[in-house]
Amino acid sequence: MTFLDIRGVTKRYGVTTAVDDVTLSVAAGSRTAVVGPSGSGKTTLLRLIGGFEAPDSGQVTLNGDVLADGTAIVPAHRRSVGFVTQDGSLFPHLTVADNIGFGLDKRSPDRSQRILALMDMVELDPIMLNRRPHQLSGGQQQRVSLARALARQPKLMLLDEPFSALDTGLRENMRKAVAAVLKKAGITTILVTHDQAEALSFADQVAVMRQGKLVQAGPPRSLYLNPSDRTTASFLGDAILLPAEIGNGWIDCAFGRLVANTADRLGKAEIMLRPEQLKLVAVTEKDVMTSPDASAGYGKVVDIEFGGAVCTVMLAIMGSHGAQDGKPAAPVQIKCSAVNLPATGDHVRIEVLGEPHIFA
Ligand SMILES: Nc1ncnc2c1ncn2[C@@H]1O[C@H](COP(=O)(O)OP(=O)(O)OP(=O)(O)O)[C@@H](O)[C@H]1O
Repeated sequence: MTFLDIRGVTKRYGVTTAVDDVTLSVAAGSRTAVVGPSGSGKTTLLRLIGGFEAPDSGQVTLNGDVLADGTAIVPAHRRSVGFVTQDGSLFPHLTVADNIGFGLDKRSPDRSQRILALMDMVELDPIMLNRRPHQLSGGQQQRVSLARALARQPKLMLLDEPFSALDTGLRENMRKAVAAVLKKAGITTILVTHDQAEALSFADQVAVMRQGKLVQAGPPRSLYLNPSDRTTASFLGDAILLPAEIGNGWIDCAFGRLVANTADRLGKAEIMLRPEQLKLVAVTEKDVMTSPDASAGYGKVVDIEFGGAVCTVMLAIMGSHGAQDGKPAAPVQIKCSAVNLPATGDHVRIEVLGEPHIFA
């Protein structure tokens, strides 16, 4: 069921269209990640949802309540929406307890209990109750910020790059912890990030923005494997893009003839494979020359860049597969693990797992 409905929302700043006719539905209790390069309009979209900006046109509806209809908006403090930013935006002169309890009624008899329960929820040790923000680590500050946002019992939580100031290990832990807290509380969440791995692992729905427009939205797996265009493909992870000839049930490309559900696509097209779909099998040069399997793809390793977990192999394609206009296929760069890494000069057979994605 749609909980948050964004319809044709546009926001301009002078000549810049920061958000351009964006339409997006968010299901109740789900997690959406908005990704895109710097300046693509992610934060502006979040601020429009939060009520910190008014759209020039379009509607924002939350749980059936119209929050924005063109420039007429319900102000931020009257929306049941929590907001956590990159720096946490804590009040530096207030203690952890007062930061968390900021939105709670000061006269409420269970105020202290509520603050302790919120600290427990975000796994903050109660000994930090009377500390001030500068006496906390970055991760602890983000937990306080999250607890403060949760204190208002929001229906919707907006997270604007909340993990980006944290170092890699802590960042991953915080992401998991925050996702778990919000899931347990059943709070619909929108996360803005420019980290595609973070988006893919955090969300049920990923929305990709570019130049103010929403270019694609869907479950992480389908966006990763079936991106709408090559820019999105490369943005969401390493992508191998190849020219191909499509036939009925097969695809001819530099990696040989692949069996695939080509539906009604025929003729020339561009295809995409993820590096983990490829397996390089060691063969001899003689194997390549005498192979009875004309559909197999072969390559010769011309360069290796060792990178530990992720190594780069440059392959010269052998045979006529992937030839374009009489020219042999261009060398292909493949990312693979250090296990069974071939050496420069080795010959390999290229095996493809799963199906390639064919761009429309
Ligand atoms: N208050 C403002 N006044 C003028 N222009 C603005 C304002 N806020 C944003 N913009 C412009 O709108 C565009 C979108 O900005 P926005 O901050 O939404 O992008 P973003 O995707 O969140 O970028 P980043 O990842 O760098 O934070 C940019 O061109 C930005 O310069």
